[in-house]
Amino acid sequence: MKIWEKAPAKINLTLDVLGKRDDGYHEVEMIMTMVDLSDRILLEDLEDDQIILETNSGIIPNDERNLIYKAAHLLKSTYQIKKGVRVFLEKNIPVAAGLAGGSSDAAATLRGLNRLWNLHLTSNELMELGGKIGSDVPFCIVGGTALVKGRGEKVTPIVSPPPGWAILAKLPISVSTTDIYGALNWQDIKEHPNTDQMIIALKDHNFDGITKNLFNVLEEVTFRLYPSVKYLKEQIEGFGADGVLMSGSGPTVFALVNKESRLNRIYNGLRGFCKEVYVVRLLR
Ligand SMILES: C[C@@](CO)(OP(=O)(O)O)[C@H](O)COP(=O)(O)OP(=O)(O)OC[C@H]1O[C@@H](n2ccc(N)nc2=O)[C@H](O)[C@@H]1O
Ligand SMILES: Nc1ncnc2c1ncn2[C@@H]1O[C@H](COP(=O)(O)OP(=O)(O)O)[C@@H](O)[C@H]1O
Repeated sequence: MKIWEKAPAKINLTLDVLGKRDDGYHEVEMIMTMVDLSDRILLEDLEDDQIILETNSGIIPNDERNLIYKAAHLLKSTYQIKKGVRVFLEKNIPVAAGLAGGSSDAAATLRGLNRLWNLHLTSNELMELGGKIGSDVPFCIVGGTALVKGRGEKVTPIVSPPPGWAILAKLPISVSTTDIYGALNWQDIKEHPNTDQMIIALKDHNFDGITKNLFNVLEEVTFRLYPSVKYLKEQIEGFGADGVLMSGSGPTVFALVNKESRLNRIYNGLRGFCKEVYVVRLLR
């Protein structure tokens, strides 16, 4: 049997850090939503009891370091599954970009193998397994739009943004999430997002309220280490985007737009100095 699973990218509408935990991770509070820029994962039964991973990406590992491999291996070892799987990953999401591409691949693998192997695991069970692979995986299991807390494991679905687009711009630099959290001193954070206001704006389908409340406390750190990302954000604001924010630990910066007539102007302006630009729909 063959199964295709879609693994969409996420963007952060808010990202707050509330403290540092005893396990070394940070206590976060963030609102994440999915966008229509997706990897595609093909899962096929394999006679031999092994995990074979192939990908069209030349820059990510296809061995046990890949989050897809980790997801399949974790499922097999937790439930003593003696079956094998052949996985093909069509990589479309930029890597190490703050878009959770790897986490979404891992989540899609868990969802897909749950079907392929008839495991009947609930979303909660898949989320619990996902949390062992990475902090963003539990959200990627459910997708949509959610308030995410803890290290990333407490996921509460909320209302999705009204129909619209995100223009994603990624400079040719890779940002390590570990480095950005490592350079953050959470006690020095001067301004925090108003998460409650963002939730109200989402409930009210209030696009202006959403754009006004976009805020990410990691911007300050990433902008300090990579000033070109700050410059990129300023440029996009200058093109007349409604709201602009860095996603996750960066370096991807996105603009939210709800009028089709504005898309071309911002896209064309950006293409002048940023090669990797994507115009994508917000997913519901
Ligand atoms: C910043 C965010 C926002 O969505 O995403 P990205 O920018 O990576 O997409 C997440 O918090 C990242 O999640 P994820 O990329 O899954 O992180 P993990 O692999 O679990 O952790 C990588 C490293 O980041 C740090 N980390 C991660 C999550 C967290 N709540 N606190 C942390 O301090 C830890 O140092 C950890 O070793
Ligand atoms: N399936 C995968 N897709 C992307 N990156 C992966 C994958 N598996 C492992 N990685 C590794 O995870 C790191 C971060 O990947 P990614 O999820 O794209 O970034 P981010 O967390 O910033 O969104 C990269 O260094 C990459 O080599």
